[in-house]
Amino acid sequence: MELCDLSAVEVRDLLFEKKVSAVEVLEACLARIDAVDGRPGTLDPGPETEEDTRRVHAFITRTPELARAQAEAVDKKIAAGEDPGPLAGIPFTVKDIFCVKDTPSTAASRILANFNAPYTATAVERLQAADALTLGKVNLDEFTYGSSSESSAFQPSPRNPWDTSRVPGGSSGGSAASVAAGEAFLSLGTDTAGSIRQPAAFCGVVGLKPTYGRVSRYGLIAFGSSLDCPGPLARSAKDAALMLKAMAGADPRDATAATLDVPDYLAALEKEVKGKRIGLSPDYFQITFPQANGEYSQQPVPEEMRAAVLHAVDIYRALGAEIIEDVPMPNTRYGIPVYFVISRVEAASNLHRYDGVKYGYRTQQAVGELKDLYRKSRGEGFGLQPKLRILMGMYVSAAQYSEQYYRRALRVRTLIRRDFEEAFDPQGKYRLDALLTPTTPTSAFPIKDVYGDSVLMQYADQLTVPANHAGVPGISFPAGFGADGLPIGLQLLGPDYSEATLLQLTHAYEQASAGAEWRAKRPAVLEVH
Ligand SMILES: NC(=O)C[C@H](N)C(=O)O
Repeated sequence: MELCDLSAVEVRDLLFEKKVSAVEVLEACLARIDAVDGRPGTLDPGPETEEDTRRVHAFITRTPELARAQAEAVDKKIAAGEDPGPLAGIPFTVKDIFCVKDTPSTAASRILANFNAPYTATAVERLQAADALTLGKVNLDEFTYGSSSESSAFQPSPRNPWDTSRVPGGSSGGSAASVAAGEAFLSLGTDTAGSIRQPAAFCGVVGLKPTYGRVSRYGLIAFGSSLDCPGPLARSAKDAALMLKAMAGADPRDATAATLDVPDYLAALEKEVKGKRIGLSPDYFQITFPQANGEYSQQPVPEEMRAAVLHAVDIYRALGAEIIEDVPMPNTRYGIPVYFVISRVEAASNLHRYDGVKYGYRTQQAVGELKDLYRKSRGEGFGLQPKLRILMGMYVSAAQYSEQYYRRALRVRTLIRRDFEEAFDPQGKYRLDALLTPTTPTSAFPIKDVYGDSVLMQYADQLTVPANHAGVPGISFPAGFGADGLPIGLQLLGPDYSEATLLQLTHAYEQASAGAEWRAKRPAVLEVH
């Protein structure tokens, strides 16, 4: 096994025992990137080559010099007998929706292609302060609008390391792919409807969407400000725990960042599962697919996913958990329709700031009045997804329609939150510690298969989006492979600030399944190169 295939915790321990240096760890990741990643995404990629189709393409911008300087500083600290930070020497990637000082911060959009951020996002700053090594910025759907990473203005878009003819999911596709392929140990992603959990499921890694406000959004390029949650992608619950601990907590620069103490997530992993109440809901075993004729079909989740959930139930039962069946979550099915309205209104509002004046793309065409500059800059700078989302957001919040759409969606959002409150109420009928569900309605789909159908694409988030509406935390973790050879992800959802429990339950599942045959599988991209 190569250094870059170990867990972050293992590498950290080796480093503390002086068995490896931070520079060696970094070199292992850089060599892996060289071997599997292929060319980074760019605005004008030219035609796709055969070689492109076999590579991961996780990155937009690589920052090896920055990472090397950070690694050398860590090695110096250790040599001098100083205490290095909790993430010392661990290389990580950053979804290119976070600002990093003096580094292109593009949101995978032409409109920000030339934007070098003047400051660093709090989450990134804290990871760096913990002595993690910044490998660079990874690709995503434009402004995070999508579930496959294909809508990036920077092509080639990322591919799934388990099968490069498949998407890695999205919008944190580059994050999930870079972690799955061993290019990085950790990645910082964001989740507005499932954008951490869905790509984690598609790429066979752990992805945690924390409680809204647990991690500061300062320096995150905004999409849906009431929904966006930065969070970790990692190869195990332990690594995710380590990363979350380093970046969670109050931030005077983000008024919505919670002031609650950050627990020791690592210590919580070893707690007993005995007595935990884990729920199953029929509403998470039913999925909706939009049809070409505008109708919607309801069907059960694929048998393999149901079987994976039931297998996890056996594991938890054997560990002494109580399984509570038939927990009603009746408003789950409205998650996507409500999201279509709320997220578009927030997106349209947040996108107003891109005007071609202050920063970002400015049209080169001759312009008359100021409005003309706005129109042309925005028309040329935004791709299809931002344009669609602006149009819809403006429509459903317009004075004559907002009662019918926007305000109504807000009321249904409250009902979705209420489903969770009832399920988790410690004095209530169900008293759940967590709800166990599949993460996604399907496994990773072939490249170009869903892209172009924005409605179908959005439905990839149907099992993950309710947690964003409710603000509650959710984790996705790998639970084997389907007949198509692709990873299957399971999801645990919990009450506000229950990240420690979700990580603990994921860790328990990992321990119990450590000997399973599927755990030894390696992404196909590593076998080829
Ligand atoms: N950031 C997200 O969760 C994005 C979501 N997949 C969407 O298409 O809007």
